[in-house]
Amino acid sequence: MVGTSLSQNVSDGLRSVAMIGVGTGMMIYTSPQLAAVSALVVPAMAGMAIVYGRYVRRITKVELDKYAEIMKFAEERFGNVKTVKTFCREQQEVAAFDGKLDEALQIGYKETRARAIFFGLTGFCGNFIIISVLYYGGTLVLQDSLTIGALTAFMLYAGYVAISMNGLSNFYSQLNKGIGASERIWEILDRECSIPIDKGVVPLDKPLGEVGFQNVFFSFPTRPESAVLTDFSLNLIPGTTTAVVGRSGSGKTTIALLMLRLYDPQGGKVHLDSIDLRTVNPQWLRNNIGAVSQEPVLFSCSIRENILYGANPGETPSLERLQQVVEDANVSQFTDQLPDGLDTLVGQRGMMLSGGQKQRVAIARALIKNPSMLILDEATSALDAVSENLVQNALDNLIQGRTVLTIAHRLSTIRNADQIAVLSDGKIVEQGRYNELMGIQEGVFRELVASQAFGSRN
Ligand SMILES: Nc1ncnc2c1ncn2[C@@H]1O[C@H](COP(=O)(O)OP(=O)(O)OP(=O)(O)O)[C@@H](O)[C@H]1O
Repeated sequence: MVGTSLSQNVSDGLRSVAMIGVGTGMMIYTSPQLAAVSALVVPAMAGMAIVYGRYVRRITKVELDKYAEIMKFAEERFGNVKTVKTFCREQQEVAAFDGKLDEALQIGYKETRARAIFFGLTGFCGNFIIISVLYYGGTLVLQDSLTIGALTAFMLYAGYVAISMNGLSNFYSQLNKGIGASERIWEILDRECSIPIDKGVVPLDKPLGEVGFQNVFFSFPTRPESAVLTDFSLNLIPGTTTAVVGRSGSGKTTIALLMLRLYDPQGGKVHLDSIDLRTVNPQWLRNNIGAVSQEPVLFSCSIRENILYGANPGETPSLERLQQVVEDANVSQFTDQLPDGLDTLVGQRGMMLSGGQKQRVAIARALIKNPSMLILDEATSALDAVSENLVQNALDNLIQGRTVLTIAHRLSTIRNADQIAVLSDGKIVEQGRYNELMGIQEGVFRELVASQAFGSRN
């Protein structure tokens, strides 16, 4: 459809150019003086076309940006409709959406106004030429410098040229709208991915899982001025569990993001089995890490499909493996009660499951590929006491033999960790086993445990 209208526009434009060329040639041939009079209007029209073309390109970009903003707004509000209802914000949201639509409408009006002025002026120029030619041609006829037949023929050619000019203006307008719209697309296409997914070394063997952060400096690209990690160093020993604790916003999740190579640090380095992560193929790396995030996101499909989503691309886990993972993550405990079992649909973003059920599905999804490294970012945070115990027991078994990075607030989840690293001001300030850290008088960990925010959740 787009291709058809594009080719039609282009062929209309080319036809108009050809007709203008032929018509102008015939006008010059019939009466060079009258052709010279007609040409007087060309600079004015060219000037208008340039100004209008620039304006249309700019306003089309603004218009498309506004549409994108409206779509984003609608998607976010519809996606979080429960929150909107909980806060009784329906009317405000409708009003805000109306406001945005109105802004888009105003931009549309501006574009239409510019189009009307441009087409009005080009039409005026065309009529002005016809009147000028009639007047000057009439004078030439009276002076016997031109025959009535030649004037009539000239008028006919001028008419063809005027019609073609109108067609060309239309094409020009569409062309500039297209250029304005495509500028956005080129901008997006030209953006280079800072961490290309399919580049870098792919080691032949499965990683041992020795992860090291060496004097890492990191700030998010959107906030380069506020450093999250400053001179951060930590070693994750293969087959052991390291828990990172710290105040909210201290950068615990950021460590997981660096380990997954979703970002590269600005200073220092992160390495896996002595290989700098900057040189490693991100896809290979992520295929070897299972991750359960703070707020698990499920897709709108069945529980089974959500769990299998965690398998490495191109691999289909066996039914036994799936059943094993479902048992280990305690997913079967609630799917057995559901009429469709594992084939139960979870709804958009998993909204038809409870927080704890979603978390267990997310744990099963992380484990299905049998990764050698696990990142558990508050993996048990959404579970009630009973499910937390069940899942924690399952996790205790599943973490055997894997390098685990646990980001936790709850003492119950880190008491058995092989080492606990306390993050403060972007670096590790204390490190050791639970009892060792509790033994440090006025230590940060002790303070964290004692503090209400930390202690109250145990
Ligand atoms: N995508 C992002 N862009 C910019 N800043 C970010 C981004 N993500 C996190 N931050 C900021 O980085 C800092 C560290 O965030 P992080 O999520 O690592 O903290 P955290 O210790 O895991 O917190 P919590 O325990 O509350 O989950 C915070 O100040 C946060 O506001």
